[in-house]
Amino acid sequence: MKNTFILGIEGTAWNLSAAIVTETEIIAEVTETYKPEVGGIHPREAAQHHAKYAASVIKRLLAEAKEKGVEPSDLDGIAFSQGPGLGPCLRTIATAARMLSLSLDIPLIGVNHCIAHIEIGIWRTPARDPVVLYVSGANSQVISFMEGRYRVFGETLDIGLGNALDKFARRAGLPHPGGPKIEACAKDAKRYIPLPYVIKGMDLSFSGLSTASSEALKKASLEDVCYSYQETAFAMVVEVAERALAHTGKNEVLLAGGVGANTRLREMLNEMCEARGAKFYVPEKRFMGDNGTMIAYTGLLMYKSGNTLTLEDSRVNPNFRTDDVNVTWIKEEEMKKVPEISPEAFLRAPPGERLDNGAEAVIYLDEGPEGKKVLVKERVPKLYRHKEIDERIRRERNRTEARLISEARRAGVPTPIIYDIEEFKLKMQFIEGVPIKYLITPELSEKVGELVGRLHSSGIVHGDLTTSNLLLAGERLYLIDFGLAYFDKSLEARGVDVHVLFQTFESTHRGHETLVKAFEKGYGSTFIDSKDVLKRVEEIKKRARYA
Ligand SMILES: C[C@@H](O)[C@H](NC(=O)OP(=O)(O)OC[C@H]1O[C@@H](n2cnc3c(N)ncnc32)[C@H](O)[C@@H]1O)C(=O)O
Ligand SMILES: Nc1ncnc2c1ncn2[C@@H]1O[C@H](COP(=O)(O)OP(=O)(O)OP(=O)(O)O)[C@@H](O)[C@H]1O
Ligand SMILES: [Fe+2]
Repeated sequence: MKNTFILGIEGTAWNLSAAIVTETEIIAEVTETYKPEVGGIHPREAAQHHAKYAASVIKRLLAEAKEKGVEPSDLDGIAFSQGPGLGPCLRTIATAARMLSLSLDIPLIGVNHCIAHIEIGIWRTPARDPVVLYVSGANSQVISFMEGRYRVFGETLDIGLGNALDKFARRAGLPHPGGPKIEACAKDAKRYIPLPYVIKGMDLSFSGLSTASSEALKKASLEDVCYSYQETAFAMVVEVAERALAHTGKNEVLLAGGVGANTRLREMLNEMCEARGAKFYVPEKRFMGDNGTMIAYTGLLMYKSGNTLTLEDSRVNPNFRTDDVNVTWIKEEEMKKVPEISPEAFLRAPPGERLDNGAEAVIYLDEGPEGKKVLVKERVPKLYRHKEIDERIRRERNRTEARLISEARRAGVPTPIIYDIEEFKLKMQFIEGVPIKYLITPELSEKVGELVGRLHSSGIVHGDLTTSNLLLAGERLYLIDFGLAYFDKSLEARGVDVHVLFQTFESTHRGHETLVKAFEKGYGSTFIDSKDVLKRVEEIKKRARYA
């Protein structure tokens, strides 16, 4: 069988890079990097850079390919980064791609840049069906494949981790790109400085951390702040990856994106995976940041599954989302089936046996007074994160959970009764129920809406609304896991709460639109400000991350 040859062009931001690949081989790759003289990336300057070098990069690429016996006439398609990325940069490389496609009379292939970061990792490592932690300049997402799409389980609510690092570095007087410089500085640190740690369900936020870090520079050494920034930010993304593992039941983690070059981040992910018995994969360093090979290779997968573009459809999309892409090249039946835990298994567990390996805690049953079953939730140490962060988080969340689980019950939301509180351990009523992720229906979703409406009316935000954290026992729906809950009556906090839930609907449940509609109905029936919050949810969803 003849090999397929695809030429791919990357140029979404700072790196102009083109490559030619086959199914099994990288024929050639040529790169020209834009380096801003001052400050960060200027979109128009970067685009001018790409325009200036596009022709010479392609010429050099074709010359290198020729040396290996590959002629332009051997090419089967031209792939390019169609988005997401900086508009002016995207348009420049799309023009180059169109010209090549027209002159060689071969199809155009529009590649989603984020998915290319994933596919190159799957190509270059033994990972097959991983949870992907994609952390780059503009993006920070936790992604996994399900039913024809790469689903986003969680993502940054403000800026990407790389951009956050770069911005902080600039304020600290370090040159662009800041990520590697922060990593180097952190090595000489003497101590950890406490910084804000913010996650919402599987979503992340880096703005509070960045502001606090810049403030901290006034009182502490650059080395100490860099170190503390890394320890905090990386603990957040690793925790979110662990939550996605727990939620999906998958057992591989793949690291992708430019920030993935960081040694400390790799070490932490590796430790997390080891502790859970999951496999950790990361491709060679040259494939972590933006590169032409990942575009060519993803283009090849798309080409072979008939996924090419007409000229009219080749317009770039600066906000192209990972979950917008119909993944034509993965056959569902070839994916490893995630073992489904039977709903009954939750009810049959004997005392002492571990019920669940949640992301945060181990859960087991114990004998309570009068032979009653009592559930113990023990927040065990996470060795991947700094001891100070680890203890602070576990202590705070344990305390928060005990307090707010009871507050919520007073507001009319069924929750387990707390029997006993230790520093890192709670004993509570065992709800003989099943997480609704196994049985969600529109009727149930409406009930969830009613319950969340009551919670929000009382001023409480849950902070981790997923279908794993709602249990159905008989007719009754219980809300559990209040470790991330807090009091907040703002539209934003409530909006993010609902957004997190909708994201679980979309990433893990079929027919999510119906579930959303049903939720909205229930939510409106118990919460007077529901309309405003739902409007905010729309806004949060649409928030452009490439401004
Ligand atoms: C849309 C596209 O243009 C964008 N690309 C991008 O952000 O470039 P990428 O090569 O994946 O990542 C660059 C980021 O990766 C960070 N970075 C590189 N080496 C690092 C290191 N050792 N430690 C921490 N961050 C590092 C840089 O500081 C920079 O913020 C993206 O993938 O979001
Ligand atoms: N009171 C309870 N009664 C019955 N089952 C429970 C109870 N509390 C927890 N569980 C079971 O244990 C699982 C994990 O609990 P929980 O969500 O509190 O832990 P976690 O470590 O915070 O999980 P994660 O962070 O992954 O959401 C729940 O999904 C549920 O199946
Ligand atoms: Fe990238």
